[in-house]
Amino acid sequence: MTTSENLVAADDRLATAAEKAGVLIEALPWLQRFHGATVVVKYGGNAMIDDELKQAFAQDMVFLRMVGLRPVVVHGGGPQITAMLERVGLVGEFKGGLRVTTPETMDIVRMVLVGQVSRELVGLINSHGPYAVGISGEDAQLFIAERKQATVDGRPVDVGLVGEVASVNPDAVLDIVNAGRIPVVSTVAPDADGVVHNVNADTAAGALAAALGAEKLVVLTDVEGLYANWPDRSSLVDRLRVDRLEQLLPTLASGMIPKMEACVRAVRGGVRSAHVIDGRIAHSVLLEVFTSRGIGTMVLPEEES
Ligand SMILES: Nc1ncnc2c1ncn2[C@@H]1O[C@H](COP(=O)(O)OP(=O)(O)O)[C@@H](O)[C@H]1O
Ligand SMILES: CC(=O)N[C@@H](CCC(=O)OP(=O)(O)O)C(=O)O
Repeated sequence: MTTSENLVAADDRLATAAEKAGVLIEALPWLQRFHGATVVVKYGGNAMIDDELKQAFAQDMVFLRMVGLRPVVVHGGGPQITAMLERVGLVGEFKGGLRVTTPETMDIVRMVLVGQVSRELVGLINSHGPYAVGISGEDAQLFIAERKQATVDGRPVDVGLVGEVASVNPDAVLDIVNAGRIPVVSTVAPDADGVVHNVNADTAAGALAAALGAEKLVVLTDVEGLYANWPDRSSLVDRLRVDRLEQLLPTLASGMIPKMEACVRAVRGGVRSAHVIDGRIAHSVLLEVFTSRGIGTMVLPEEES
């Protein structure tokens, strides 16, 4: 290498170092602000299909933990449940964003969420150290479910063993978090009579975030965020207040209904912000938490008058 080539290479290294330092330093105010904060992250089935994305998600959870936040993961698994139902010759049907759940379907839901999806996520996180502990709504009375109906065209429709979260006892989750570990929550839950119900993972995440007094609820999905005028891609909502979101709820369709209801429940329950973000982007959680612009749709409390 000539002297001038050496100088150019050194300049390139300096520029790269400055860029990296810039990225790290942009995170400083957020690291300060969120130190010790609980962040509930809902990892959805549709953002969970790609192996690289799954690994990036596991890294993000460990990263949050290592920089002093308290991440709590609530996982979905809709597509994985549908795939297993097909394998055993059953059909998956949704009404108003909720799975029609017969007792037979319920067995598959429980098996896939607790025995397959949770195990995989726990394993991915634990490839970085002894952090993740799987827990379901059946453990230590974490959730008590209450039978829920779906809403289709403004009317209530029976969808079988589907549960709303009637109550949350977050003690077992807190035990795990206080031990420095990362709870990975599966959303099956008994009702008051012990009958296990299928709880939508968004619904459970919203209820848990409120019960934990979380700083943030972050919901990963397979679109950029909430579109005010779905499917018009130019109508992505950057941020909105919870009262405005409540007005929009009756106009929403399919999977966005439980997601946005969860954001309402969390924010109305005291969570400072709820976010729906694009889980198809690797490390989307880090981008949301540690960058100034954030990503996706942010739901904020009502403006104080
Ligand atoms: N207003 C809307 N904004 C964005 N997505 C919407 C809207 N209405 C319906 N959707 C649908 O909701 C889907 C996300 O919900 P869902 O499939 O249940 O996701 P996940 O598996 O991530 O929980 C999107 O892929 C989109 O098809
Ligand atoms: C009642 C209901 O719809 N339960 C969901 C539970 C899993 C889930 O919520 O998964 P995603 O987050 O991947 O959609 C289901 O059976 O698919």
